[in-house]
Amino acid sequence: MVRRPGPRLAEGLVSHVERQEVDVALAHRQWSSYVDALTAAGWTCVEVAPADDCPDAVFVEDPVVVHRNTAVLARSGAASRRPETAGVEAALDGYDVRRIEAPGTLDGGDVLKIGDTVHVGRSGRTNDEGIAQLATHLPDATVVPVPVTRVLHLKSAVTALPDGTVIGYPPLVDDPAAFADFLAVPEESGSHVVLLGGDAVLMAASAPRTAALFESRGLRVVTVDISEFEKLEGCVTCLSVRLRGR
Ligand SMILES: CN(C)C(=N)NCCC[C@H](N)C(=O)O
Repeated sequence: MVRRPGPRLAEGLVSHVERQEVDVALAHRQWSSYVDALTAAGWTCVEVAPADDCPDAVFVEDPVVVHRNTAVLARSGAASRRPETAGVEAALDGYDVRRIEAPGTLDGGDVLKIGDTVHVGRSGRTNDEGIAQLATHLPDATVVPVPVTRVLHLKSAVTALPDGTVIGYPPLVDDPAAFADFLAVPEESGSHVVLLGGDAVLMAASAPRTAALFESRGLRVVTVDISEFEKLEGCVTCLSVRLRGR
């Protein structure tokens, strides 16, 4: 699932970085290249309705968490992001749709699934009540809360390789010991991969030393330039959500 950037993209939230000017036309081209990379890897991209009043709507990972047959509509800790769930819900045909309710807050960017273990960042966007509600909605999963204080979301700090190894840039990871297998990467944006299937991963072009590290471990690395989204604290994971085939 993807959502194209809207005209107000440059007004997107920033909380842990200095605001930089965003080139919206370039962002549109980068987004198209990102979608092309997913398509070239064999994925079908389902585009949800744009949400042009929501500057951050392109970060479609945040309004929903999908696990097996359940889709949990999130309730962001950032009020400006809450209207984003509407268009996303329309694309969840066939899922058992649940909701995080007030006072719970949760962003999908705080949810890292590795098999049936679901690590959830306790962050500025996700609170204990949101984590507890998520655990209720996913009874088959083991939900593990993880502290996140140095970056926006858990998946700003860590993601996982196809073999389940958790990767992260140590200065930004609160507790590397929270993960059974942790691999330090040399660049902040090297912490983020989208699993394309098999040994292939999609990552940002801004982390060439990490790409070389992954290749030395036998992974096939596909890179995309997402500089305009990185200025808004976005990364490769934020721009899509993996749905099951229908
Ligand atoms: C894993 N990450 C980082 C995400 N899933 N989302 C990024 C959202 C960025 C947006 N400007 C915001 O501040 O909400």
